[in-house]
Amino acid sequence: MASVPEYTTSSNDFRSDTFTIPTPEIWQTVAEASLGDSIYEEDRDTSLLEQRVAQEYLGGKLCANAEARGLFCMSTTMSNQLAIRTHLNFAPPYSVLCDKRAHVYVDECAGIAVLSQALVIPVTASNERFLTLQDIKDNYIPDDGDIHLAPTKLICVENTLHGMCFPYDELKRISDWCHEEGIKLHLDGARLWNAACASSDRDPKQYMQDIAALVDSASVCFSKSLGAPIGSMLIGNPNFRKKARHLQKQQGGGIRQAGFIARIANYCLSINFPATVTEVSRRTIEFWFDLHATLKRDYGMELQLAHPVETNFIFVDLARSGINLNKFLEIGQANNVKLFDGRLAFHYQNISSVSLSTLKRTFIDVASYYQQNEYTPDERSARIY
Ligand SMILES: Cc1ncc(COP(=O)(O)O)c(C=O)c1O
Ligand SMILES: C[C@@H](O)[C@H](N)C(=O)O
Repeated sequence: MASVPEYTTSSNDFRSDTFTIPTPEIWQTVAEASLGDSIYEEDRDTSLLEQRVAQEYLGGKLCANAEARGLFCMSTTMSNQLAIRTHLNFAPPYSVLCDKRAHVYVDECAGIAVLSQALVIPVTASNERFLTLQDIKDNYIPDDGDIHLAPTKLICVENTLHGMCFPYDELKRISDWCHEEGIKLHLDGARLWNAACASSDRDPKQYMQDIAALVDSASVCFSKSLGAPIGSMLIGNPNFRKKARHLQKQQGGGIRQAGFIARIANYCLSINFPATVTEVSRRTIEFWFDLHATLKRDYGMELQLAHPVETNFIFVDLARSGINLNKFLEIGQANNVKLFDGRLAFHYQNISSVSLSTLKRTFIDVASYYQQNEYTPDERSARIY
């Protein structure tokens, strides 16, 4: 794993894995970047990255043995919304079903409703971890000719979702059912890299290829755990890519000399996957168990989780842990630790021993505070996690 020098603005930032900053080595890669206009598909680095991700990482195949092709996008919000619009390239009414915590539903500015004019069916995962086929069957809208309804034509799954991996076997069941029902399946794989590295008993690339073979399209992101400043890849079959590229241009998402962005993304992919991504998850899990044990043993505070810790996120349920959000943020600030709330995001620039000990210090200060003070509930509601 690359040595992680201290960074001034990201080494203490646990708000998200999107807060990494470009390193000097990243900037050095730009010098050799190609300079073609990628709107005319003339940029070498962009085309190479599109081919590399589709072929080397996703195995060149999507479900039903469809050829996988890549379309380089500015963000995963864009690649997700392009996928949804491309799949729904016929007249509404129709609906899109997803987990109620999904990024496409919670964090993409109602794009599904606004850009695709679709009804969204946000579903609560009955196991609180991932949507099961039964959850989907219990909530989707069948295309049975009833003129009151908006039939479900697309299902969006997310892997990882809040750091939790989507089990392959369940996704296989969902995929098989979708294709029997004539429903498309999109994967928001912004952190598919993390899911691929979550288990030591499988090859990460093979895992990604196996997942890709279950879906009709996928987004994978370079600006999360891979540490690139910009970029996402939308994967679909050739006709899908052609339509998505048309819609991308319409949305102003066509990129002229994209070579330097693509080259940086390619560089980050090469140096951070799989070893760095794997190590970040290992240190995240190790940190959680040490923190939980320390607070319980030395301060009588038993932290509660909102979700299991499987990759690079720890979701502390502050309320159930008896921690007021504002007090938590106040003590974090006093330790110069950047936090949003109980969600702790780990990345390759905040997992040094210095960074982790500062975060642990923050929690120890919180536990010490509550040895002297009563817990007071928060006024504002917590974010949907
Ligand atoms: C699961 C997931 N999908 C998509 C996105 C959107 O990515 P971007 O910030 O590049 O639009 C994010 C956020 O970073 C995310 O966490
Ligand atoms: C907020 C959201 O867009 C971002 N993907 C994050 O996880 O921080």
